[in-house]
Amino acid sequence: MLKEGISSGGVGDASGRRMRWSLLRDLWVLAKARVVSLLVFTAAVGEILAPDALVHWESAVAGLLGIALAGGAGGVLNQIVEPVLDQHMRRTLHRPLAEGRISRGGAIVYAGVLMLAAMVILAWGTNPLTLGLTLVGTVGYGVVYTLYLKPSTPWNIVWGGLAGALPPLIGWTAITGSVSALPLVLVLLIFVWTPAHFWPLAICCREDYAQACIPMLPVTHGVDRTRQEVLRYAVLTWLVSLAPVLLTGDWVYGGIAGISGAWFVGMALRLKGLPEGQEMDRYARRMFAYSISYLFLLFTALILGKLVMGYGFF
Ligand code: HEM
Ligand SMILES: CC(C)=CCC/C(C)=C/CC/C(C)=C/COP(=O)(O)OP(=O)(O)O
Repeated sequence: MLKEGISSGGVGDASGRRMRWSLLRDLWVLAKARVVSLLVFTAAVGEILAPDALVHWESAVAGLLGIALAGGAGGVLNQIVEPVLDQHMRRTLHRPLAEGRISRGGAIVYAGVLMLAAMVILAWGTNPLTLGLTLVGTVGYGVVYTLYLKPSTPWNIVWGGLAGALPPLIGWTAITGSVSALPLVLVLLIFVWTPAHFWPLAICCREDYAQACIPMLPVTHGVDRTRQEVLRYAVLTWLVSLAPVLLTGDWVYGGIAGISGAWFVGMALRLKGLPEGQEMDRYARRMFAYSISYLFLLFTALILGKLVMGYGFF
């Protein structure tokens, strides 16, 4: 099913190794492993913030493995649905399914194996709530967002973002088996961050999205309205990012969130003020890149804050 990958007897060792590496790279890309790494990190922070994480270390490890595998399955499902769309976008045209290096059947098997492994590990090492939430995340992204929301509404990512926002809660439930205010605030934080993360990139790719008939906001409502929305969501993210301080009294986190969020809002303001053209596109790409570092920084600050302040959970 996989069109290449295993060297045959006639092929030399070096070329066999190259083919194996290239297959591994394709499987990595297919699972959107770089995106999944941030999902797993936010889940790990959810776990670390939960009471007694160290005591329940088996659940913690199972939770992270499960989210990594299920997140990967979501990425594969997304690309199984969209090979033709991926062929029409400069950013995605070299993906393994779009270029036919991996067949649709092979990708379906791969997604199935990842999902099954995730479910087994979560069922064994965590609890039904964690398993259920992870399932909602994968189906929410791989099916609801990809198949229904993305091709039908410019607000696709506002709702699709909910799936990607779940990991901190999943991390928390893996340890505690229950829901609490702090992880819910973190879900809300990623939920409101997602539009300001993605729409700057959508501004850069607007022509590709238009050609592929995907109704992303810059295509349906124009660049100015999109920049306005990016600013609104950046401000909202900044405000929500300060909410954990009310629950934890963690001023270390609060300081970092205050400064990095102000920077995010500043970038959104600058983006809004630039005339349309190459400079605006370049700046939008910078804001997209910063959005990723920003979320990473916020979640690192939460761990740092807990280490310094303790919250009395340890
Ligand atoms: C529906 C919600 C989301 C949409 C539409 C979206 C969209 C995107 C897109 C289009 C890319 C570029 C990917 C590429 O060029 O291959 C990207 C990159 C990325 N996204 Fe998101 N994203 C969403 C949610 C999230 C969430 C929830 C996280 C993590 C918490 C996340 C983390 C990342 C990371 C780390 C990258 C960089 C990947 C790399 O360097 O290759 N995204 N996102
Ligand atoms: C809890 C859990 C397991 C959740 C999984 C959720 C998940 C994998 C979210 C990723 C979000 C993402 C990469 C969107 C890309 O948008 P796109 O598909 O429109 O981008 P593309 O054009 O690059 O394909």
